[in-house]
Amino acid sequence: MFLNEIALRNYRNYDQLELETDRKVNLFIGPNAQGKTNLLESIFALALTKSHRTAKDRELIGWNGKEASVRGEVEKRYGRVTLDLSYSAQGKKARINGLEQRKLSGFVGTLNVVMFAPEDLEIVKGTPGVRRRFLDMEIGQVQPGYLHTLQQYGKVLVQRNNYLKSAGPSGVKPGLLEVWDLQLAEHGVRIMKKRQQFIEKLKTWAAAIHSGITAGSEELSIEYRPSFDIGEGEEESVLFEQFMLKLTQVKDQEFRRGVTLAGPHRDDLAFFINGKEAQVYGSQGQQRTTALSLKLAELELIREEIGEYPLLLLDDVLSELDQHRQTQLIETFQGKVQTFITATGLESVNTSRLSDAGIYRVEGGKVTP
Ligand SMILES: Nc1ncnc2c1ncn2[C@@H]1O[C@H](COP(=O)(O)OP(=O)(O)OP(=O)(O)O)[C@@H](O)[C@H]1O
Repeated sequence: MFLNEIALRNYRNYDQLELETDRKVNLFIGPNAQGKTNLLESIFALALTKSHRTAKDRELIGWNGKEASVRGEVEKRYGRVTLDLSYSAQGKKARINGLEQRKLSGFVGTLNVVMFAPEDLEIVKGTPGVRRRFLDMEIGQVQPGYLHTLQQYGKVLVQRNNYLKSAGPSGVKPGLLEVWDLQLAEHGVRIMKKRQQFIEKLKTWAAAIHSGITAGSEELSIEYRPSFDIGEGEEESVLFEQFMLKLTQVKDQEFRRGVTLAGPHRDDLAFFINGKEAQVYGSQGQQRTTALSLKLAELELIREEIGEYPLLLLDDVLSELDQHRQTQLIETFQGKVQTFITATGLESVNTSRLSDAGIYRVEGGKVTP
């Protein structure tokens, strides 16, 4: 798919912008704090109705106005659609071809994007919570029902934790806990199953891409680490029994500590480069390449799901990769995926491989070719 044009009004530091994009690569160059990330963020918002870096929509509204808007024309396999998104103190409104969408879920997924930003290094280096959020965002983008299950699970988890806390270390009224156990396991196994299936596909693509970017010198493998052992390819009913058994085993400890100790809220992922754990032994460059391989794998997973490539948004990442990795990265997506790249200067980008890219200068919320 392609984003043919994008228009911003009072979005962050853009008073007004109308930009026709290149169908291959768009390179946005400019000093710090000029609006490069803001522009990529607006494209991300057009896909997911929210920013990749803040949960507070009001931050997207330019300081000089009351409403921000993002409009884009998207060309998909089946035709063109116009997407409109506006943010104000009253909330956000989303329109497809001028028709207001009562539910944002009807809007999300019309445009698909994969964003890679410097903070994504945390997927490898950071806490398990960052990795779970990565999984959830990525699975949610292609399987809308997943986020609903996740919400249901979250609600049960809060209630179960409240119950454990109120019961105290001696575990009074344990009978009631079983009600929460059944619900926790029911939603929990669905999440774990989806994550397991997603990681299976992700690891195959990510390994191939990582090998490409590193010219075969690094072998990347990924391991799903759930909070208790589950077999590969087990039926949900079997996982459910395993979940219930685990809850019985940790029950005393849960009453003592007042929290739920088993379930997908304690899942993790581990990455290995040539057999060594990347979180522990990887260099900064290896960790960055690992995170990048995951994101590029996501391009393929989305294509498998929806039949066309999403957009690729690369925020300030090229300069962090050596020339060889940059070249390989560019070759992986060039010609297949419409890409938007930001950098502070052309000298940090290997432009020899980007001969027909659209190159723009970004300064003070203005974009000029
Ligand atoms: N709501 C807002 N209204 C107006 N300006 C804003 C708003 N939010 C952020 N800005 C301004 O946007 C600028 C930051 O833009 P952005 O994050 O896109 O920088 P950048 O060009 O990507 O820079 P870097 O190379 O440092 O990453 C800052 O000057 C900031 O003050």
